Amino acid sequence: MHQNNQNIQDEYQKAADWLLAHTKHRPSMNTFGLRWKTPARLRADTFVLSPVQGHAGRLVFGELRGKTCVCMQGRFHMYEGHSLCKTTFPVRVFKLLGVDTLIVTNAAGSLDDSLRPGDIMILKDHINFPGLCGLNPLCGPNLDRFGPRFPAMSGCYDAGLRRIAMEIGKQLGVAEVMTEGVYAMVGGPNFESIAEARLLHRLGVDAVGMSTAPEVVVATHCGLRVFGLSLITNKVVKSYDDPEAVDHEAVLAVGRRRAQTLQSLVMELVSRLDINNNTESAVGEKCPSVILNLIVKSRTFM
Ligand SMILES: O=P(O)(O)O[C@H]1O[C@H](CO)[C@@H](O)[C@H]1O
Ligand code: HPA
Repeated sequence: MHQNNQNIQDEYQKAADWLLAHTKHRPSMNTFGLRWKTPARLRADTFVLSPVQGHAGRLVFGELRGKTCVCMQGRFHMYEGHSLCKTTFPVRVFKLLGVDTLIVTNAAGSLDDSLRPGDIMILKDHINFPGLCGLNPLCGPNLDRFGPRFPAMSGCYDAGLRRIAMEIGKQLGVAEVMTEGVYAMVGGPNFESIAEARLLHRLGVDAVGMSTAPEVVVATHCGLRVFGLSLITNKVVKSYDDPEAVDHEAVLAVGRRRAQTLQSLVMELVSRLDINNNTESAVGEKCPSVILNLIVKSRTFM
């Protein structure tokens, strides 16, 4: 095996072992308004260091509606200068912890005029622009332990979970602000020029952001079931006559406004997940029942 391959596999394993060792004794707490039973908050500085304003950069273990979850508040972005290996590092660690399902959320700008700020777009598919250009976390020697060299990406957003989410939306009375669509990842950190926005729109993109695709690619590669949603935080300007310009503060403000709805939606989805509790983790220890990974941002769930 390639030496670097062995090194990186050791890093995933070390992180997973460390986390398992540190989640056994959990102080009682309640975080981001979600109801956690016997949770422990871990300041996992070793790999949750996202300095983006509005991201808490925390990893939280706890029980959510009877399912044990590990929740990542914040993420690494490529535009921060992180390698794609680092951006997606937590996903493989969670896999080693015994995680079965990845719920990934993001903030995104809408290209489709019917999507307004505050709307929720369930990801049906994505266009991974950096990936199409060779900036793909799976580049390099394949780690066979996790998955195949050439993984399929069709169907990477689980159809069953998408259907359940739409049903939950109806129950919560928010169906009219929910839709399915195609997310595109661009490199960022600048927002799109008008010509770029028009290009994305023509290509069939409904919403655009600067994250998510690498995590989803790695999760799909290692066999995780994936559910994704975008909170539409702004319209992407497509007209030279439109004086509006997006800014990060506005993005955060919409996140705060929709926090409660997203929280209810995710919690209900978690409660309906059919996961085999008490799965054995890949490191041979009993996981605290099932671990579900939510990649969420504090700005959304605070
Ligand atoms: O994709 P997330 O991390 O939700 O954040 C989105 O919001 C930030 C821009 O305001 C960018 O990081 C973009 O990707
Ligand atoms: O308009 C946007 N473009 C790219 N990323 C984003 N993240 C939130 N809004 C946007």
